[in-house]
Amino acid sequence: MTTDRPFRPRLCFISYRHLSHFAMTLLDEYADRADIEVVNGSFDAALTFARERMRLGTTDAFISAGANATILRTALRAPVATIKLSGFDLLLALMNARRVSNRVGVVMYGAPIPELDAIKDLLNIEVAQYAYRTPDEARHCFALLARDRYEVVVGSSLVLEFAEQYGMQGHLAYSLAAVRQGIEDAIELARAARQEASRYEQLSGVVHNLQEAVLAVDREHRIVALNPPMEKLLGRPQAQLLRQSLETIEPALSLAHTLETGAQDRAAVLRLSQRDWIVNRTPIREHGQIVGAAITLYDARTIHDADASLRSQQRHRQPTARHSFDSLIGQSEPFRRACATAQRFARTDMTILLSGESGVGKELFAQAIHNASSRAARPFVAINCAAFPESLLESELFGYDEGAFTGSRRGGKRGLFEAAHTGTLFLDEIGDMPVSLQTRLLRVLQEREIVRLGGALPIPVNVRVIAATHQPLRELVAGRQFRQDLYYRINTLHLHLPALRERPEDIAPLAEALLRRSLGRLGSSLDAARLLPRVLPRLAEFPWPGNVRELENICDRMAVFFSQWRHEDEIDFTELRHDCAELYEDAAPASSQRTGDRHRAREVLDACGGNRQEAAKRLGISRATLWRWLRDD
Ligand SMILES: Nc1ncnc2c1ncn2[C@@H]1O[C@H](COP(=O)(O)OP(=O)(O)OP(=O)(O)O)[C@@H](O)[C@H]1O
Repeated sequence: MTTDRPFRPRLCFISYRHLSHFAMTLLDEYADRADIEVVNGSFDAALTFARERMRLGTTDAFISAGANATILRTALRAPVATIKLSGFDLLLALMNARRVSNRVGVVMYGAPIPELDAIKDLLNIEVAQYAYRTPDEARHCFALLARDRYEVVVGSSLVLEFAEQYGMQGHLAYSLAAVRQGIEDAIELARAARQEASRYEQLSGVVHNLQEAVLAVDREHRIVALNPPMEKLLGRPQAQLLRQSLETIEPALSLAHTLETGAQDRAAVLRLSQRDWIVNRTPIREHGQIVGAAITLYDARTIHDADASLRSQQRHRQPTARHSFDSLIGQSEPFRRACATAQRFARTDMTILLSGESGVGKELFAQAIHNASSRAARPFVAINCAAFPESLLESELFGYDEGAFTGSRRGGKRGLFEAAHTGTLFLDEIGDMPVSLQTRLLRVLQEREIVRLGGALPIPVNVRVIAATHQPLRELVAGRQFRQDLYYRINTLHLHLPALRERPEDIAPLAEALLRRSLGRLGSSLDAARLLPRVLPRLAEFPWPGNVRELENICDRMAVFFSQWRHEDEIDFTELRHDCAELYEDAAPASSQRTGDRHRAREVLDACGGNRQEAAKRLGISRATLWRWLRDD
């Protein structure tokens, strides 16, 4: 462990002989606490000497009185402790002077002392009071005192020098106690300055090592600090830049507005030296007053990189596409054709429209396309447009800025377009998207940028959209429920997925795979391939309005039914009609399909006690489809 040595202030006492003599008598008393250098000198000589001390860095604080103190204070950026004249000291000096004569001259630096009138009456003496600011003025005071035959003078140590020259007796107005207090003040000032300096050193060390270019100006817009990256950007060494007007050095970085208004300016974009910079401007205040301003420039490429890595970290928390073309089951000709087309589409980066009845596998195809595309390693984000009311869908898709509406989250929220940046956004049930949002979507597809709700800045997004619909979009366009321009935009590559009843050859392989999966989940060792032939005729006859999702649902129920038995041979298949009743009902005539859907939906919903999620599951349709079936009432 290292321990810092206690700070030992280096003080410099500058005055004339008489006061310096006082200081000399105190050196021993302070030997343990400070190094005190005592110097004779005043006015210009004192200042020259002090400047030299500052240049050498050998002094932490100065101590002086009267004129010297004022001069040092104004000219130096160093702590200066002033030895103060107290009323009591003045009284003592006058009492001593009275022993010589009751006509006393008082010569002080600066302004006359008002209390002197009261003191002189108290002591019953005659006082001629003069104030000086320069040695010449002091000399003139003495000329007047000599003319008026004054023999004794009270004043500073300079005054005592003059008194000697004019043959008068001088009495120092400062006491030893005042000098001691001056030294104590200087020790305190040196300590405070040292702390300040070490804080400044730490801070400037930080600024110096920042990658960002930083520059500060004073109230007059002159450069007072900058770090190496800023030096590099401005193409000149620090020495040539300090104290210069920023306006003349680089008007593009001007802080005039910040100094004038005190307003912060964040994330402005600036082109300088053939690069894009993100610029922050901020005022510097001291005790509420603007004393300067600072500008920070971030290289836009760094921000881009950070943005990319942030987005890629967030990607791990996002839903990704699990399915690929290899995991799709089907061997029918229509299915194989659909797969081949989808694989072709995957090689492009264009918007794709997938159409087909509910449950045919549109989302599955969207995932497979994404995974076969160049965006495979990027996010795949899916949203069902029918599942949200309009306002919520809007904020889900485009996100919102903080304060966009009552209750909006602090810091705002990024929407799915941002979440899907560099990847794929799957917009399911696009036909259910409200027309106002269709307009916004079209703009995003054209401009490739989004604006969050309540936000002003456009955010560039690189997203491939795959839209899906079970509705005939062309009819919706004719009925003005879907924007024609958006329809053409998303319909560039169109893939229609055939219903399950149009590809009956797929029923067996799908049913076998789905049944095997369900049995496996239940921990049953029954062989799906051996069970299937007994139910396949029923499956093959069924019209599958809910397509593969409905088949999946029936396979789940069959698996629960079969798993009561340990061996395939023990199973009583006739009982299956209770668990999978729909397979044993007569098919509804095609003409009354919609009415049939509605009735089935109602019945199942009633059977599930109004639980829509459960009803949708039993029917093998999505909740959005259930809602649609019921709505068609
Ligand atoms: N060819 C297939 N192979 C394996 N599983 C499939 C296949 N097609 C569909 N499925 C399964 O059927 C279910 C429904 O598929 P998906 O959600 O992709 O249909 P969809 O057309 O998007 O439905 P909706 O229009 O109701 O949203 C999913 O569980 C999916 O895994």
